[in-house]
Amino acid sequence: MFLSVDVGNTQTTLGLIGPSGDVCQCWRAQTDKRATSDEILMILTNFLAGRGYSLESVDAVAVASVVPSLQHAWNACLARLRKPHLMVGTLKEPPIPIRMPYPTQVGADRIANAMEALACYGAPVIVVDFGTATNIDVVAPDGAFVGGVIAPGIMLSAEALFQRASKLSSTPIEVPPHTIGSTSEEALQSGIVVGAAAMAEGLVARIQEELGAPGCPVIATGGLARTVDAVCTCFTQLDPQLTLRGIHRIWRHYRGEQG
Ligand SMILES: CC(C)(CO)[C@@H](O)C(=O)NCCC(=O)O
Ligand SMILES: [K+]
Repeated sequence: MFLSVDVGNTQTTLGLIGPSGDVCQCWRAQTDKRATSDEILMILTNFLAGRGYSLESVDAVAVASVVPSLQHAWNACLARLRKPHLMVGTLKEPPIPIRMPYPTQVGADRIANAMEALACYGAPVIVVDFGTATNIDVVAPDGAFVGGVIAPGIMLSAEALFQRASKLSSTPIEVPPHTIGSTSEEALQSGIVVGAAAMAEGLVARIQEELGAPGCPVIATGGLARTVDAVCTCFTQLDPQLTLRGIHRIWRHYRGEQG
């Protein structure tokens, strides 16, 4: 079994991937930006044990982290596991061509998204990832990752609004019955969920125009993709495991050179 780890700013997702390349088990943990390697190791051990696996069943591990403060703890944890491993964010050579002025700025999760989307759906392709940020990752017709969009995430912007507007309180992130909300809660759900869908539709249309690829595939991923997909017209595919599979694919890409 292979273990893919996506260390996001809010949550860390872990996926156990079998020989077929499919994610067969998936866990979510809060990302603790001050976690130690002992704590990370304990979480790994407990998660696996909870579903009848153990560290012995893991042959290799790859980690894509967008949280620099955890780089050291994860490196220490990987060293203690004594298994073949890879840190996606510290690669010298990117696994796909990156046509941007500062390729080392790009988040490891975005590289994994672009890599996996290209492999599964071909070029050009657009990924919309609803996480802490809502980011859009664009692969051009020639297969190069050319950039995209980074916007405030759904939860993040909703929480900021609840905090600053005294009369508004937290509401479940669900699709409202109408776009014209008739209660405060429905109006908020419209702004948050339908708003995210409309933003995705508008940005994707502009990106497709810039790419000269009006009908290209558009993949939705990330924790809130399913909710937005219910009211969004621009996605051709919902693929919640895209990032975890991409991390595995990057591993396979480098395996030859690693020996
Ligand atoms: C955009 C996020 C926060 C999405 O997780 C992450 O990929 C990140 O911190 N990226 C660095 C900036 C960039 O990708 O251009
Ligand atoms: K995540």
